[in-house]
Amino acid sequence: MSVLHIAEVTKTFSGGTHAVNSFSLDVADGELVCLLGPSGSGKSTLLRMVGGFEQPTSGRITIDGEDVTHLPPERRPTGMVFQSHALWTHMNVFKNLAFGLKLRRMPAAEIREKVEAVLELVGLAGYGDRMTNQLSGGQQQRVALARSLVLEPKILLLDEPFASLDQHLRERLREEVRDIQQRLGITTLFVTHGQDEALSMADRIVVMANGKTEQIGRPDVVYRDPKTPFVAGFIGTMNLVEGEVKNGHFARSDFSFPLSIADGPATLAIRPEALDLTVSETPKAKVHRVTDYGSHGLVDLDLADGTRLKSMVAHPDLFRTGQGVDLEPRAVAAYRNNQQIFRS
Ligand SMILES: Nc1ncnc2c1ncn2[C@@H]1O[C@H](COP(=O)(O)OP(=O)(O)OP(=O)(O)O)[C@@H](O)[C@H]1O
Repeated sequence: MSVLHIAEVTKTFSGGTHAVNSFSLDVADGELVCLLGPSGSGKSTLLRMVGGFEQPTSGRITIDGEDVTHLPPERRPTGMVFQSHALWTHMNVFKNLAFGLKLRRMPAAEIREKVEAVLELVGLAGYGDRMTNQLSGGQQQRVALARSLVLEPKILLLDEPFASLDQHLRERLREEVRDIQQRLGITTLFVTHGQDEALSMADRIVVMANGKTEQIGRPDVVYRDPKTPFVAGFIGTMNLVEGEVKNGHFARSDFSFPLSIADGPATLAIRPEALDLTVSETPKAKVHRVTDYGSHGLVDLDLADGTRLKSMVAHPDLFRTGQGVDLEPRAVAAYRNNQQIFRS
């Protein structure tokens, strides 16, 4: 059942920026949906409208059937965690968490019980007396999450909550937050421009560009079957090759490939792991660089016209810079006029 319903929401800022453009989305109970897109695609503005920190120019937002479009943040059943933790530095951790519950006039004993339970949940049991500026960045972000969770919102809104943390910590917190979200079964909308974050955490991903949805789907589906060249280029590493189809063959420079679609221009999308290389006497490309990652290798190669492609190889030691190679795509998608028209 859908808990959050966003219907044709548009946000135009004064000055004319169309940050969000007739955007619609339904989020099911307990689902974690990631809004993924490049900087400026409207993700934060959309999230802020769900949280009540920004007013839509038009459209409607309902939560559990109630129209919240024009309600202030404090009257919405949402909890938002921002990129910067925005904790109260003059209060200790306990008081940061207890504050919202006190406003609700909850009895002290109940507040203590709830705060301690949430601190335990985010891995900070026993940290109640610490001042927030005596905590590491990761711990501060856990407190920010706990401060939202303790109010038991129906919907958790996370705006790039790990952006300021280092890679290692980010990966750990990602797993922890996903784990907590699933244990609580809390409906969550998560903004990120990191595809790894989206692919590893989300039940569904909404890929956004220019304030609009490019594609919505399960992470594996969006990765395997991008519906537009934008999504193909944005999620994971992808070779996007512009070329011409003639008599059942796609061609770009010396690289040609049988493709049974109508004649005309086309963009081919080939994952590096789906592009096989062989050393050849009649090469179609030249090896530019070989990178050995231990578990696999990545070969950068150039077509005669300078188009750069990437191929993932199991044995990087077989290739070296300057070598001529032949290419064999195992799986491709083809796009024309921004639409997918072929997939193998
Ligand atoms: N308060 C504002 N006034 C005017 N324009 C704004 C305002 N907030 C955002 N914008 C513009 O709206 C567009 C969308 O911004 P938004 O922050 O939602 O994008 P984003 O996808 O979250 O980007 P990022 O990943 O960089 O945070 C941008 O062009 C931005 O400059």
